[in-house]
Amino acid sequence: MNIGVLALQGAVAEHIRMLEKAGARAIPVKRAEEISALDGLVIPGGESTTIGRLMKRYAIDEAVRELSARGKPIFGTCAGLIVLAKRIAGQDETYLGLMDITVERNAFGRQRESFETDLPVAGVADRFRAIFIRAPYIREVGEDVDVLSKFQDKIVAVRQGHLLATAFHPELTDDERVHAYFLQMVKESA
Ligand SMILES: NC(=O)CC[C@H](N)C(=O)O
Repeated sequence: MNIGVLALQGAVAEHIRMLEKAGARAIPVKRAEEISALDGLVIPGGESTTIGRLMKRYAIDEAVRELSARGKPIFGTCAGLIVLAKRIAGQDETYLGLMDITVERNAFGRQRESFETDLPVAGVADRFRAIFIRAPYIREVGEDVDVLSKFQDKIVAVRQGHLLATAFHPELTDDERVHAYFLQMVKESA
């Protein structure tokens, strides 16, 4: 399996470490030409405006849309989730526009910039340590989107077919189960 982690900005090394812990080899990818050979792609957390604009500047957005159109799994965390979304509340600019979700950025307010909590994640774990850092949440999902986890009443993990996204950062824990779930999606799509 050829797994790539988009390495424009953000928590790249952490995802590579977790994918390796879950039994796969993963490589950082920076250029549009590297995308089409992948069986799966992770888009890390960081700053969505930075990642999204760099993707457009280097035509990586088109390459990722083609990868998605071939059914290859893509997993976005935090800023990666925002980059995947079709709709971003309060702004007209979107990036990949692949997932039928509406996201709200920096949605937990200033008092709760960063926090951790244990959450059930459907198909993944009864309890998963969820680390939120200036995190978005998902306000609305289309009918093809499965909600995998909620924190209080807010949706924080979703799957739409071959697309997976979490508002929290599984790559910052020692628990590889979300990454193992993603690798299973990659195996099933092969
Ligand atoms: N940890 C993160 O990825 C934060 C996301 C960031 N707040 C954004 O809107 O892009």
